Amino acid sequence: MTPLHRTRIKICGLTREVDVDAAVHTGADAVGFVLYEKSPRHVTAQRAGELARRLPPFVTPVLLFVNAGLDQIRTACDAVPQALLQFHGDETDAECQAARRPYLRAARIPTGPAAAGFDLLKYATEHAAAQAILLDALVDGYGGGGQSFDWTAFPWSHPLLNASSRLVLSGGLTPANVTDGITRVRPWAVDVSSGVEAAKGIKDPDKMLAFVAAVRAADAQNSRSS
Ligand SMILES: O=C(O)c1ccccc1NCC(=O)[C@H](O)[C@H](O)COP(=O)(O)O
Repeated sequence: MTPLHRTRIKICGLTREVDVDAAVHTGADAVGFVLYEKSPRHVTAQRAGELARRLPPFVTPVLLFVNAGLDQIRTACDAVPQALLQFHGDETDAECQAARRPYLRAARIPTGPAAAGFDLLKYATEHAAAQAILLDALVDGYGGGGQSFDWTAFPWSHPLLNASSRLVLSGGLTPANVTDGITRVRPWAVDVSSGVEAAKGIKDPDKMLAFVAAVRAADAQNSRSS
């Protein structure tokens, strides 16, 4: 029997208790808190701590940084001791490793035909210390832009990309397109923010439910066809 791959789900940009509870209820594996002050979804380290304390076991809080200093990162890690980190700015590999925590490294891929010019294999090699590469679209404001990159631009079956469960697909995912994204890319996990929102930083429980259902549908469909 072919085992069913369960694509993990991260819902990012939470700012409210009610949204954290709804994300957990719908089956999210991870929830993201944006500690980037210029983001409309920004939360302080203290607020991230309050929200993360609501999480049950086996749901991972992710702390997202853009070009933050080590002191800021350490303060946030103290507030959310069980966190996985996500570096979404221009951080060097050494800066990502300095906090000595497991982390996701965002690759910001140009939209449209320019995606083909992004050397993803090189990027994955350079960031081998990251637990996973989070594939996002290059947008103004670093992330959370609700835009997708061209999913056909990369050789997803290349061993460097698919061998070690190291890809998180994000950027403009919605309940309507996530099944197609998973089927093309076969990532370990997907990450969504704008596509399940009512407004920036305000999640819509029905959209979260529909997103999770679409991920499960993709997994069922792909296990039948593999
Ligand atoms: O959410 C933000 O405002 C944000 C700001 C700066 C860097 C990253 C940010 N968010 C990252 C994410 O929410 C996701 O990891 C990813 O970008 C997907 O977002 P979306 O396209 O909105 O689903």
